[in-house]
Amino acid sequence: MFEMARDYVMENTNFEILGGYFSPVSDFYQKQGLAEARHRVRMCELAVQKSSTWLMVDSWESLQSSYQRTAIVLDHFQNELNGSDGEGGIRLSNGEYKPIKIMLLAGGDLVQSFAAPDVWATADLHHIIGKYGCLILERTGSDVYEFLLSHDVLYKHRHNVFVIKQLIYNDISSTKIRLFIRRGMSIKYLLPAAVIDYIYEQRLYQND
Ligand SMILES: Nc1ncnc2c1ncn2[C@@H]1O[C@H](COP(=O)(O)OP(=O)(O)OP(=O)(O)O)[C@@H](O)[C@H]1O
Ligand SMILES: NC(=O)c1ccc[n+]([C@@H]2O[C@H](COP(=O)(O)O)[C@@H](O)[C@H]2O)c1
Repeated sequence: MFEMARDYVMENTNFEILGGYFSPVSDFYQKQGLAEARHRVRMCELAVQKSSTWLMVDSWESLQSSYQRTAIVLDHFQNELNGSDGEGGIRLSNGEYKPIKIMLLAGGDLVQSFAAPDVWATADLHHIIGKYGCLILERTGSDVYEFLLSHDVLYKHRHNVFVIKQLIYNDISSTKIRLFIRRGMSIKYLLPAAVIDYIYEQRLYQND
C-alpha cells in the first residue's frame, strides 16, 4: 500500500515523499489474532530493511504502556519530525526550517470504521484529518468515494483527503494470511521471504 501511495503522490500532488513509517500497535490493543508487538515490529523491519530506501519502522507506539489512539500517534510523529521549538522539519539552504507534512495512510475499510459507533472520537477525526491529512487506499468491498461524500468530518476536510485508486487490485488480508498458516497452507510469495521465515522460526499464528 505504501508503494501505491507513493506513486499516487508523485503523480497527483506537489508533495515530495520523504519517508513512510510502519507503526505497529501495542499489545494493549488486544485485537484477536495479533502476535506480540515485538514480533510485529520485527516483521515490519524484515519487510523493509533490505528492500526499501524510504520505508521505516517506528516502535514508539508498540512500546507504550497503554493503548495510544491514532491521533496521539500522529502527534508523536509531529513532535519527532517537526519538533516543538520551530527547529524541526527540513532545513532549507537559507537556514530556515520547513515543516514536514505528516499524513495517515489507511485502507478504505479502516476509514469506513470512522462511522462505526464508539470507535473514533469526533475530535480525534478532526485532528487526524484536519491537522494532518489522510491518504486512503481503495479496498475491495468499500466505496471510498461514496463514504467520503457521506461522512461529515471527511467531507469537511476533503481537501486534506486523497483517495488512491488501486490500478491492480491487491486484496491481500492479514486475517487470511494468519488463517492460511493455521491451516498449514502456503503463504509463499504473499509476504516477503524474510517475514515468512521469521513467522515459521517463531511459530507464529499456528495455534490461534
Ligand atoms: N489489500 C489491501 N488493500 C488496501 N488496504 C489494505 C490492504 N491490506 C491492508 N490494508 C490497510 O492496511 C492497514 C492495516 O491493516 P491490518 O494490519 O489491519 O490488515 P488487514 O489486512 O486490514 O486485516 P484484516 O485481514 O483483518 O482486514 C489498514 O488501514 C487496512 O485498511
Ligand atoms: N480511536 C482510534 O484512534 C482508533 C480506532 C480504531 C482503530 N485505530 C487504529 O487503526 C489501526 C487498525 O486497527 P484495526 O486493525 O482494528 O482496524 C490501529 O493502528 C488502531 O490503533 C484507531
